[in-house]
Amino acid sequence: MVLSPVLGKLVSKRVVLASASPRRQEILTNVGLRFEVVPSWFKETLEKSSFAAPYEYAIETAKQKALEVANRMHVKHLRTPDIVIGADTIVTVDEQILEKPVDKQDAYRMLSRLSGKEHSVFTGVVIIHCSSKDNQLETEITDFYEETKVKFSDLSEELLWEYIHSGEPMDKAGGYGIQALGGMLVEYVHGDFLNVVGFPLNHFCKKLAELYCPPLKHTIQHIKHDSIPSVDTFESLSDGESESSSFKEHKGAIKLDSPSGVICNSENSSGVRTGSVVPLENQNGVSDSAAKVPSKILDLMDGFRASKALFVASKLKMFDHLKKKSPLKAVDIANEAGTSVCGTERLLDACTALGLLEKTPQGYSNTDSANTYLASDGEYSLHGYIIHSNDHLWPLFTHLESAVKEGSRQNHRAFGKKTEDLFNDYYQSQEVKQRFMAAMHSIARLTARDVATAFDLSEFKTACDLGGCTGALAHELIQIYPNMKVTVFDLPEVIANTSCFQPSEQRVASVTFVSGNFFTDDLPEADLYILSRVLHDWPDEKIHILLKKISAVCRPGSALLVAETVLDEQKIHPPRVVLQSLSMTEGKQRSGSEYKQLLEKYGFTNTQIKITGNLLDVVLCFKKSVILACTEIA
Ligand SMILES: Cc1cn([C@@H]2O[C@H](COP(=O)(O)OP(=O)(O)OP(=O)(O)O)[C@@H](O)[C@H]2O)c(=O)[nH]c1=O
Repeated sequence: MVLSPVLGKLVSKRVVLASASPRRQEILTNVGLRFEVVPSWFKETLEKSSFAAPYEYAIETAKQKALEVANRMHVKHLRTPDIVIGADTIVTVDEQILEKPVDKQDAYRMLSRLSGKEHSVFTGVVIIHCSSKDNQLETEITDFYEETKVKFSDLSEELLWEYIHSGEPMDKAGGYGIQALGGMLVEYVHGDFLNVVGFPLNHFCKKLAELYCPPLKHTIQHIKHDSIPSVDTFESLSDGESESSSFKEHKGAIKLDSPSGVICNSENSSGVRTGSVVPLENQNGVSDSAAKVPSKILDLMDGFRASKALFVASKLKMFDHLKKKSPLKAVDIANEAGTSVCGTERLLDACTALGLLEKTPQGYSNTDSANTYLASDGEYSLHGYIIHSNDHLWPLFTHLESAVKEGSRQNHRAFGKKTEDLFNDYYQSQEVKQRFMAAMHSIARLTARDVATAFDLSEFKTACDLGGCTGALAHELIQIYPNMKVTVFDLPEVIANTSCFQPSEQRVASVTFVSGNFFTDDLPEADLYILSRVLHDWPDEKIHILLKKISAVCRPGSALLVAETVLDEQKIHPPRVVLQSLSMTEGKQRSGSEYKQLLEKYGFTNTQIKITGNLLDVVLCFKKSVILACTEIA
């Protein structure tokens, strides 16, 4: 969930951050933005003297970085992003622009120049909206910059060199990192701290607000914000309960006539009520309510309500009704769904509060995201996965306490069945089987493009997707690599039910479905084997059997592509996947180095990992050549 509804506007878009800077990635990740990282290849070599002001140089560099990525993705990867974000940070002192030092001497020159003085840090940012018309890339560019003033203390030679030897200055503009050791050098900062770190988040959100949510005049009259824009788009998403509205957070000063905390409601031009909270003051007259709002904890506390509201609205096909016809009143939807009017109205309001629907005096309508992801026929429908989450995962999670106490999956408590019996159920009940396959199909459709293009796979003429289910990834592969033939290998019960998931107008002949059990049957021949969302599900013994078999059939030079979410080395990110582990399958989620180690054990080398920013990351490795293997044994 993104805290700001403004950032929420980007949730359904393919957003690309054209930057290798880990700081920028972290700043945007921390606010819940989902994006893919594609570092720019643009060399920062623009002629500085040709710019009238330093910020113009920063903006132009940011623009060139982002345009290079937008073009490359459009032309080379055949993937036009919706939005590309680029940034460039520079430090200016005595009218000189300082970028990243090239070596330690250069860092010394920069830092000794900054010693004892105030300097400016400028970050230029561009937001490029991309579209493809007649195969041509079209762009709309928005840019801005932010300046922050920073003053350094007098730095002794000793401190300076100690800092340089720490290695920190090398990848940072001006040769310092204010967020880490470099913070020790700083006497004061005037302006946005994150701008110095590399990304002016506040200004960025304001720009998005301008782009996506133009200010509503009525609301502005009542509120004056210092550092947060004067629109109602920065209120944290509340759960709609009356007491929770007092937790709506407004950073910055809010000046109102009333001296104590009050909630002001106003009607904006579209008749939507907007509430804004004036912080209560403490005894010293200092506003401290913002500091006390545990928004994150409140979100976690209430998360289950939001999930269940989504599940029920999906199960009752409300998004489907609204996709067919809108706006609709609660009573019309209740009639269609066979539900109570008052219950339906509450559910629709909850979905509106969650940003899934829009509400006007004429009735409710789907948002674009709801049409795309929630309607069961949406282009990237998650309907199947949502129903699976409701019917299968929700009951399991209600027994989480027992799962933690006993260290085992709770199928017996949740469904009255042992894991093996439940597993067999999938292949006995047609309805459960179809639902499970629809769930897998949803995720595969949503991730297929990123999995297929994470690496250039054009050298492989044949691929075999082991456990490839409905063939969603296979179809994406043949779209991108027209010369590739893909075999989807899965259990007979699965293969027998794939027909309803097939695209109508594709070169179906390039995809072949073969039934079999990858633990016991011979694997089809291929140059590239694919295991997408397979490894995390199985215990080590089973993985051993599978990887040994794949390794045995792989010719030297053949490759294995694993699509899974790759955890960070601490195994706490991304939280979605860490939480998935709580369902206690016998398998486990792995970090990049764990995948590398595992694959090496079975003779796969040259492991490359691509974090896609989508739900699945991609690991590509190659079967060791025979000569290499002999040398190593020798
Ligand atoms: C002053 C300061 C800068 N930085 C980093 O300096 C790099 C600037 O270089 P850039 O050219 O704008 O970006 P990059 O790192 O080369 O990435 P890219 O966007 O791919 O060009 C960015 O990393 C910033 O975080 C800090 O981490 N802390 C600080 O206090």
